[in-house]
Amino acid sequence: MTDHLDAATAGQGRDLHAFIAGLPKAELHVHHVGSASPRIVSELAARHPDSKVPTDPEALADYFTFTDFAHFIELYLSVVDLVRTPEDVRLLTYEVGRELARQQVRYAELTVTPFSSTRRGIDERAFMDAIEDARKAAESEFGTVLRWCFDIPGEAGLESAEETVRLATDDRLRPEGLVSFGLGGPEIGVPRPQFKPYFDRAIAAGLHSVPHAGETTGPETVWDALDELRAERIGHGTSSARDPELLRHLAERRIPLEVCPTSNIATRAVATLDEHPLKEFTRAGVLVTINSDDPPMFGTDLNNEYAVAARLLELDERGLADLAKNAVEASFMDPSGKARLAAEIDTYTTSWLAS
Ligand SMILES: O=C(O)c1cccc(C(=O)CC[C@H]2O[C@@H](n3cnc4c(=O)[nH]cnc43)[C@H](O)[C@@H]2O)c1
Ligand SMILES: [Zn+2]
Repeated sequence: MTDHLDAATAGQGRDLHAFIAGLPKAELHVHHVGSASPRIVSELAARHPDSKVPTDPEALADYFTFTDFAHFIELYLSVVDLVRTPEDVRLLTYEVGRELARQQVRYAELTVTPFSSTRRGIDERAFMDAIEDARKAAESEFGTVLRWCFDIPGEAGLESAEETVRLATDDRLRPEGLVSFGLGGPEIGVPRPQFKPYFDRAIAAGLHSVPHAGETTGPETVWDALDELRAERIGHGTSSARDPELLRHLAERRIPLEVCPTSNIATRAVATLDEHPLKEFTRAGVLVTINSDDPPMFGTDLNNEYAVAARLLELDERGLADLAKNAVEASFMDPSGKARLAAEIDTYTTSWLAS
């Protein structure tokens, strides 16, 4: 982890970090390409010397220093440009599964942007086969269950929405692991309501609605995501803290927020961790889940995000276990999978506290 993150969790006992490292977890907001490890990014960059992405893993931390959200998206797309073949897709996905397993993540919903790959010339059938092949390998070799959220890259326009919903709902293409439908990219200048017809089709096909909203714009975007896109969870939702009525609504309807604290600092959506509204969410009774978003790009991982949350919310082991169980509750796992993972979290915590 980078120095600013060490500082973010300084003062916490080594024991709390060890507890988090072993805690069984679910992750609900983590992007596919945004999870490429420095090793994979540099390997892909070396294969494609026309790219400006550094080939030296050490140089990547500097490369991934963002001036604002738009700069983040620009650099994110430079990594998307490196993923050019179905084998690149398979390797990337398999390695993401390995990294999640290392952190004791038992279940993850990974946000995948198929439009970005198909428009770059990857065959749609080969793309689906690559992610599914990696999903099955990750489950059988590492024990981590992966599920997909296909997201519209909103700034790419309605053409990308049409393509994404087609890929998500065509029975000949739709991958077995697909559970939800999302909307990512910049929010400024990309109003959410225009995507309603595409979300309607995805929902009619049995997918859950999980758009990003309120990451870089105000609470009105979160309302739009709820009212127009029928959001069941909100990606980030940071600006909800500015609207007490919205907080009440989220709490009453138990609509979870997928909070990604370090991401919000790295993209400068929030100025400092101490100004992050996580505590306001919990005080208002909102169901919060903790996530890493694009971990290597933000110099973080899910374990570090739990450590950051423990500091901001002043949590002990039991509080952290409750946070992990929030993600289980908010997930799209079936009831028996939820019960199993919640029980595993309880067993781990009880035996940790007894030792
Ligand atoms: O792929 C393209 O050609 C393309 C063209 C125009 C615009 C876009 C995008 O806007 C892609 C955005 C991309 O960013 C992903 N992402 C990762 N982390 C975040 C986040 O914290 N907030 C919003 N979006 C994020 C998202 O999944 C999109 O795929 C692409
Ligand atoms: Zn995101």
